Amino acid sequence: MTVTTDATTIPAHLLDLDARDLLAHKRAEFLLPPDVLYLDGNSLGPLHRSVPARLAGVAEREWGQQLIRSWMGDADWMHLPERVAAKLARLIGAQPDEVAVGDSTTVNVFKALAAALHLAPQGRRVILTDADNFPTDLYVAQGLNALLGGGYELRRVPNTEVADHLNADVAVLLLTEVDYRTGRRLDLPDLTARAHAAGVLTIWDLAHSAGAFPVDLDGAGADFAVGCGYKFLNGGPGAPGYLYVAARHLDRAPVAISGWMGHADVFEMAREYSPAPGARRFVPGTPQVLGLSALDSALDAFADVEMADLRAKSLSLTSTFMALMELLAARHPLELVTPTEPEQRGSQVSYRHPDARGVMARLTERGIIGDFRTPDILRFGITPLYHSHADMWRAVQGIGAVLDRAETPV
Ligand SMILES: Cc1ncc(COP(=O)(O)O)c(C=O)c1O
Ligand SMILES: Nc1ccccc1C(=O)C[C@H](N)C(=O)O
Repeated sequence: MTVTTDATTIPAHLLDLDARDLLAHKRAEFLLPPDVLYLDGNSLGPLHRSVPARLAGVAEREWGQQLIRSWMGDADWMHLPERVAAKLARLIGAQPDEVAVGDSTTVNVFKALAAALHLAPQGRRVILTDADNFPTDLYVAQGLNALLGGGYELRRVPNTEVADHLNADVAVLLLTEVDYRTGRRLDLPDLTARAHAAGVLTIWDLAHSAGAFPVDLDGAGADFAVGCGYKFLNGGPGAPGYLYVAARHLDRAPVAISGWMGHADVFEMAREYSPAPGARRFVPGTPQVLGLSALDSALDAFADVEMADLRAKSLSLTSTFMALMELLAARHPLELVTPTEPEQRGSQVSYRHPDARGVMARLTERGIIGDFRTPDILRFGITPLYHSHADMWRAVQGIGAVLDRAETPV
């Protein structure tokens, strides 16, 4: 497979944009196989080059030599969740003690929803969500409702109509900011304000937001949020997820999984639960040290990055990609499903194609790795930390070659 294109064929204006790219130096920080054009960082971010040495150090020194002493002492594994939370907080517009890092996103949806339902005004029985929300968010709501006796209704509406369904029946609004299929980005501040005006609490799933563009949870007055560590944050396969709880809710939000590691004094081994200060109370069990260490290291990629620059580059890349793909759409059955309005999209571009599954399989064979999503979506994740405008050109050349071949009668 080859994804290389003769540099002279890349349009000059794209090379010019790359020459002025403020983030161009970040690419070298990632291990990106030379024969692959990776457009799937929204499923699994690539390896940040700092991670292997960090993991080796944790394994050989902290675990191998220091053994149990690493829970305290220099390694201080006990407070690793807080250290990672501090790095993550900046990316999502939170205070460090509003963020609990650990567990999967799925488990964090459970914790957030359990807390939000408890805090919601009495008598409200509707959990309002996007009909096409990511399955785990829907399933957790179904499961928690069953656990609570089935008295809630999970009301699923198209994400463009959510605002019309905010009323006095609704307890909680559970939304993913960027739709994993279409890449549509909802207006988080506006929907949060509308929800609050209707007395509704909000839970935002930031799986496809954090690390892709700036998020300002505190600024929006959000209530709860969750997200994944392994997508745009590049924390590695199965990296810990996170939970955000607004400071104003921390002392009233019930801790559904009240574990010993979220206790105010872990080694006192008290018989009664007493929550730790801040969001640490939502880290119920032993922190996942290996995964947290990889995420901690990977998050350093953002240390010298202005999130506004990241967003500007992401939009430039996605616009470029869409414009180049338009030429292909003229001769192939590709239907753009990602909004063209910049503020309405995240950092991915998706198309419907009648044979999306087959097309993505052939692209992957060529080393152009994106995602197929049911029923007919070709999804391309675009990451401003390591993509260039030239990559957009190469990707579209490759996609064109695959589509042309598939549709040329032999
Ligand atoms: C919006 C969204 N929420 C949640 C998840 C996954 O959660 P978990 O890490 O628990 O598998 C994903 C992707 O896997 C996702 O896209
Ligand atoms: N965690 C995974 C494990 C295996 C394969 C994909 C995933 C994803 O994360 C999919 C992603 N949430 C998506 O938006 O499609």
